[in-house]
Amino acid sequence: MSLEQFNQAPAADAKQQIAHCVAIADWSEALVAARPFASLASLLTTANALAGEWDAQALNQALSAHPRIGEKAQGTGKEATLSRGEQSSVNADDLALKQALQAGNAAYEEQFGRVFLIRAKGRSGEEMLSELVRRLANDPQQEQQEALQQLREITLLRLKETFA
Ligand SMILES: NC(=O)NC1=NC(=O)NC1=O
Repeated sequence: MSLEQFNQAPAADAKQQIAHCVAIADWSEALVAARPFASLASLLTTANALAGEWDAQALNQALSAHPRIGEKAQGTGKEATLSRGEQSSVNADDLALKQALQAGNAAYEEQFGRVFLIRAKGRSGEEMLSELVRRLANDPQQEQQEALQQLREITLLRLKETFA
């Protein structure tokens, strides 16, 4: 979709066009309400600023649309398709890595009470596993900030792709 189409579309259609970026309706609504955008750069700047307001509640809301790292997203929806693509670097044939990620995810969920979230695009399975291990040493506050930063990165990457 072009920026022009996004600027001109009825609000409901514009919202629908960016819903796959993150499962936080307030964010999509606020971004649509901020139209028209003079450039893609200004759209991304506003999107990032709005994402900077996210808190624990927003994080938990968004996690419903993000399968665990190492688990192939099920379903045919746009989010599932995007997740599979983002996580394609995880070598599904590497059983040891798969098992290590499963154990790491379980430990993370036990410790922080939510799914481990990381911007998977551009990262190998091994890099994500080492990030998971590193972040297990975070205190809850630190980890919430890291998880929110990863959610912003995933969201902005998806938004950029929408207008690419
Ligand atoms: N638990 C996750 O981190 N999931 C994901 N990270 C991504 O970049 N895409 C996902 O689905």
